[in-house]
Amino acid sequence: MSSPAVRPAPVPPPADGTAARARGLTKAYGQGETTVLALDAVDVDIARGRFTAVMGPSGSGKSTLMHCLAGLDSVSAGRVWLGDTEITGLRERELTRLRRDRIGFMFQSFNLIPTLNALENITLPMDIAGRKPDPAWLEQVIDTLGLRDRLTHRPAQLSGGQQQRVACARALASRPELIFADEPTGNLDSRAGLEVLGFLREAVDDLGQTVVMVTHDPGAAAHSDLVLFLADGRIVDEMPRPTAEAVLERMKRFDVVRGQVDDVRGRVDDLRSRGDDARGPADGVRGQVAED
Ligand SMILES: Nc1ncnc2c1ncn2[C@@H]1O[C@H](COP(=O)(O)OP(=O)(O)OP(=O)(O)O)[C@@H](O)[C@H]1O
Repeated sequence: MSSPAVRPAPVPPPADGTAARARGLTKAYGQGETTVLALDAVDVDIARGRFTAVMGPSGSGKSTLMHCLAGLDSVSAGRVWLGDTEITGLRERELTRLRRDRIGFMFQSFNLIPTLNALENITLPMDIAGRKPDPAWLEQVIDTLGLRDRLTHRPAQLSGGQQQRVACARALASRPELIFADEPTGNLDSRAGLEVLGFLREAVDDLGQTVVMVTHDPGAAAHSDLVLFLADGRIVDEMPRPTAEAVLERMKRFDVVRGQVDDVRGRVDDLRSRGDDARGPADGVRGQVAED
């Protein structure tokens, strides 16, 4: 995504409380020697009325964090709250209702129903829940997303950007407490991606929504109010009022560290394969990396 078109995010007003919170959030996949610690005792507060981006190297735990905060995945240890409701320990049926009533989702693949038109897709979650959308809110969402003249179109009659705008409207329709967006621009060209990011920004600034977005794209993260950086299942840094350049620079540091770790591993393997005592020299190399 090209960074010049990104308008710098305005300085946000004071946050009105916490939309979601986790303490000691730990998630392990597998058992025994094959266990992968995807999240390692994460503490996080998601500010209400703000746009938070989650970044980090591949495999750092971004999707797992989102899934655990949204009650899509169980946790191994720790506690998670949506607003004042603790979701850890809720039964599956209660979680389903909570997700349906209080959370909106956007995914990389827009997940629209091909046989329904745009309006039917937008209201589908509420129809399933047997709830009527607030008409004034729905009109506002449709106009904010510029979908007024596309409501009778089916997904196949819409561009990728328009389909993601429909998915965005669907996520907003029930006026959820929190919207989780997982790589929402991943399938879009840069112009359509910028447009969708602009709408998410407006959803926060003009409609008072709360958005958490997982992304690999520094340009996308620059639309947020705060970037959380994950590495090896931990939040290792955060950046308020990010720019694409600053996020890119921060991400490059992960590559440098990863390169050094790979280098150490390679040298240890090399020493082992030669039958040397790897501990001495390898410890020296590890020390260098730790000091860097
Ligand atoms: N269902 C699963 N079973 C086993 N391991 C998993 C599972 N889901 C995720 N993991 C592992 O947990 C770690 C974190 O994965 P996660 O998908 O959260 O990372 P990510 O930062 O979102 O990665 P990416 O940027 O590549 O999408 C990785 O090591 C991954 O292999």
